[in-house]
Amino acid sequence: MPNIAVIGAGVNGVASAIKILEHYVNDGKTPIKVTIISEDFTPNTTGDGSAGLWGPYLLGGTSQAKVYKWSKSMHQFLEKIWLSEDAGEAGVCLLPCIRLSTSTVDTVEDFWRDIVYGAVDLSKEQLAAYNKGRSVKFTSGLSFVTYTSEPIKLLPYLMKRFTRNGGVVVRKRITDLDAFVADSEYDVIVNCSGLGSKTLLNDDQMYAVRGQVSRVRANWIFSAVLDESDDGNYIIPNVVLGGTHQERDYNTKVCQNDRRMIVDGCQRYIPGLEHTECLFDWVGLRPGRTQLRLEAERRGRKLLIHNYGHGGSGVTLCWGCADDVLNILLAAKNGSKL
Ligand SMILES: Cc1cc2nc3c(=O)[nH]c(=O)nc-3n(C[C@H](O)[C@H](O)[C@H](O)COP(=O)(O)OP(=O)(O)OC[C@H]3O[C@@H](n4cnc5c(N)ncnc54)[C@H](O)[C@@H]3O)c2cc1C
Ligand SMILES: O=C(O)C(=O)CO
Repeated sequence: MPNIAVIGAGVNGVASAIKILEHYVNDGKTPIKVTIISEDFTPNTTGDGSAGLWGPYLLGGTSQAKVYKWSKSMHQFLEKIWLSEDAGEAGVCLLPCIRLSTSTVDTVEDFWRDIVYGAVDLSKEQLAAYNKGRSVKFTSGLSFVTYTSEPIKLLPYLMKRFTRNGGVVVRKRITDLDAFVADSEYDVIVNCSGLGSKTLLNDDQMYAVRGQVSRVRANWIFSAVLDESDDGNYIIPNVVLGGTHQERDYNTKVCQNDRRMIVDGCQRYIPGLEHTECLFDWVGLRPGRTQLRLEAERRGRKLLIHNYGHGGSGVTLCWGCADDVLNILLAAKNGSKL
């Protein structure tokens, strides 16, 4: 019966660990052993400062078909939690959302419009309202209803589910992945180290996408607005004002110029934000990559599964990517390679 380790306790590591623990049935008798090994845990992972809005974002060249599959699985998972008694604890909220685009090539990235509820294109008049005073005009907008699942609540909820089902947790930094795979007691290692994979694997396709946000007290805002253009701002209950996405910028300190851009930019959409109290500013380094890496490699008789590079969509994709981590594991088992 395989002994499985998941490196990383961000949304992707925890989702993958839960999927395996709950769905990898060995002989049906002996419970499987799954261990999350991580240097940091919530509230110190990349997702913890984000609003956790559902929506594919900053995914490089990752195939749309895969993003559709993975993000749909997460939307269905959030719907299940929303309709359960756990929504409050898990930080899941259903809210209206408007996404705006200045692209002259295509409309809002809406290959996923049938996943969300009630997607409708904004009319010319509605777009005009958002274009008032703008030099670069929005060319399209999509209005729909979707979920937020704030990792600062989702992660503790999922970690509790993991440990309650017998999952093991070890706080440790892996410095040499090859040695860890070769010498550790684990038969399967799932690498969900996010940006950590850049050093762990010397992966030069990985790069930080710096994100700074400001969190304000505005309990009268119940809907999200996102400007998808390059220096686009967003307002996401409750309430995160965004937001920068500076590629290859590893500065984790709050920058006052960025703060100005964020606050002034968001006030253009909702002028009432001028009267809100700023609670704190936060910076996170998104695990950017030319494309998300979800694949396996054999290391002798062991299996190493990679699941990292989720850019600005780790919360949106984590449950669907965990499905494929499990599928890889089951295929290896059925091929009796484990
Ligand atoms: C400002 C901002 C806003 C965002 N908003 C959203 C949003 O609304 N919706 C959305 O879907 N996404 C959003 N994101 C993106 C999302 O936060 C990330 O894609 C996601 O958190 C990545 O999760 P992960 O588990 O892959 O990596 P991480 O959360 O980075 O976790 C990696 C884990 O691996 C561990 N680790 C790394 N290296 C090692 C090592 N060598 N040894 C042991 N452990 C190691 C770390 O300690 C950590 O626990 C946002 C990001 C930012 C910065
Ligand atoms: O800032 C990000 O990465 C987002 O996904 C905002 O929704």
